[in-house]
Amino acid sequence: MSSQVAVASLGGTITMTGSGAVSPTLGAKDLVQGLEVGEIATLATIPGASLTFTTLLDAFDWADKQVSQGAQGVVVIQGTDTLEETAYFFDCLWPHDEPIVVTGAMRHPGLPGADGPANLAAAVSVAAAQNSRGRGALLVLNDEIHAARWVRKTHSSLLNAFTSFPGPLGLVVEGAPQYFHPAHRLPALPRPLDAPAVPLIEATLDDDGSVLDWLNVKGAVVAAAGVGHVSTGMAEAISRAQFPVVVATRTGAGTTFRDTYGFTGSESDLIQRGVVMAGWLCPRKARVLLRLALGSESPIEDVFTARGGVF
Ligand SMILES: NC(=O)C[C@H](N)C(=O)O
Repeated sequence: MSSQVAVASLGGTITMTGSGAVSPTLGAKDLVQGLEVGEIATLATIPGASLTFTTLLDAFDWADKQVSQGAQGVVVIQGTDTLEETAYFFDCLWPHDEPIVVTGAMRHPGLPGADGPANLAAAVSVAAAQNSRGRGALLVLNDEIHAARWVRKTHSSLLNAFTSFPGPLGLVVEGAPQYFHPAHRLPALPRPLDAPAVPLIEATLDDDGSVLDWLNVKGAVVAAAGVGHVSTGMAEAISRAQFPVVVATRTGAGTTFRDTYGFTGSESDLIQRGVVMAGWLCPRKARVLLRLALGSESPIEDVFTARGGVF
């Protein structure tokens, strides 16, 4: 039992060594050297793109146990490619006031200016800080602290690859977090026993939506244009779909609307066809939430109404 910050690693660039084709080899113990932390675990050594909900549920259980046994916070290290989704996954399920902080690196340890050590030190300082409590899951990279529900990876290689539409929640300044907004979080969703996989489909120009007819799934997210618009063909395919369809905006920021436009394929037309609007959630976070909602007893509409707005 430790009252310090617990650290788990799942892999990612921060753990990747080797010349030529680098791949995950370092474990959590290698990474935390020089940092004051409590329990340490290497739960996986895989790239972010190969993480699964099963691995994340195991990581959630490990983190949950550490806090229940007295840890003051948890840091989860992983690949940045899917960090925005993992952060939101933890945010939806995390029941504690103690923070769970995800981090990673854009440059692997063999590169000049590797950012892993600084990101990890910053993440540990955020996880340990009293003013981080009650904020759910946080993403720390490049000395920025992002809220899980807003943050997205918006650049493939730069050190400042992560951005939030309204801006970061705070910054790590001289090793200590400072926040621009008071703490706020939503009640946790129940931990699902099963969270069925659902596809994310982007509506594009000259897109008849027929891909929806090929699916045998429990639900789907459509990344629609603008405030929630698809073609006439896709609107008709949505009506034919035998599964729930969640509509998010593909624009990268902003919310879906409810009733400004009335044309076929508009947001109000889609709502009449039975879709659930994702609101401010980007398509990837909407997909995480739909999977978790399908694994809960609550109606999907209620889950999205509770989590898709601003507060
Ligand atoms: N920067 C990174 O971490 C990318 C890496 N390939 C990953 O595991 O997601």
